Amino acid sequence: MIKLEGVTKSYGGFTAVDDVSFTAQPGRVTGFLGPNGAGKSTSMRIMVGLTHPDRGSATIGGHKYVDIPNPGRHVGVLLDASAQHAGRTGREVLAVTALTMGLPDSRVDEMLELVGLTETESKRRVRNYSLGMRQRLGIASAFMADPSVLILDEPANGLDPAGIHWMRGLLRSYAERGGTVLLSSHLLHEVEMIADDMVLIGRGRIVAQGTKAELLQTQGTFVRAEHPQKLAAALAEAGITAAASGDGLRTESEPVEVGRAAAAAGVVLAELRPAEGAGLEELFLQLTADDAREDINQGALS
Ligand SMILES: Nc1ncnc2c1ncn2[C@@H]1O[C@H](COP(=O)(O)OP(=O)(O)OP(=O)(O)O)[C@@H](O)[C@H]1O
Repeated sequence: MIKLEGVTKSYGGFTAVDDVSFTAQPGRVTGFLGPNGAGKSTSMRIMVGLTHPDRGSATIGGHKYVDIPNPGRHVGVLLDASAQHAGRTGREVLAVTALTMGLPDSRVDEMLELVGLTETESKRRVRNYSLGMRQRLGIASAFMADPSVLILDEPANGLDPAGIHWMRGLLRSYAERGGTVLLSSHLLHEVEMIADDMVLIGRGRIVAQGTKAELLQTQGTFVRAEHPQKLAAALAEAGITAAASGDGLRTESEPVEVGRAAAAAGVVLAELRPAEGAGLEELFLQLTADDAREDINQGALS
């Protein structure tokens, strides 16, 4: 189990990670989701002792990473796939990893097979690898010692749809054997496809967390009308609060109440349905939009 409690980290006056608490449970894939710059990598670096938090603690199986003897045998880590030694071949990178962990060289071939790197590819230098191949190599290193915990920063980056499908199967069967997986991503749909549990972070703070089923459950109603303004007026008249959502409106009320309000005002509806998962999607879009706006503002000032 990975556990973060009140983890906070500032750089100068800027708080990159702000009072972050969550757990990643054994037997489950936990998706750590947030826009660029939200604080995912910093949190993960704190988990593996590469960055010291100003406050709070991060433990793996009850211990700080730095206190675990030979941590690579218990915790598989992929933080930056492009940080691998570019001058070495893929096979050499894995051979060094095996040696460092005190594992037999036979593990190298097993891992190459696990991640689908061919014999020929394994003899090419890493500088000539595509990003997807580097990710596969990084995943091979992380799995090398058959650890009980995996911490993977954006492991799907650079993988094509077939690669993402493959990784999903790999992580799922690993979790089914009791492993703990924490993976980060800045793409909601990627996390939806892979994770059981989700932790959503924006500007260093946790904004939502729970099981995927809880977070994506049907919430309220999506409604679209021939004349949007008449619909908005009809809902307001019925005391139903609504917010713009795409080309329609989203409310916390049930579809039948929304339909009744529209019918009472003679408004013709083009669409009326449960707003499945829209809450999370909108929350995430809002986080992304806020950050994008901030970047633009900063760009304008600099
Ligand atoms: N060493 C550092 N010095 C100063 N600021 C830093 C440092 N490391 C991270 N930051 C800042 O902290 C914030 C969070 O960065 P972090 O890399 O953790 O985000 P992220 O969620 O992993 O984003 P991405 O998806 O872009 O990798 C960013 O604004 C980043 O610029």
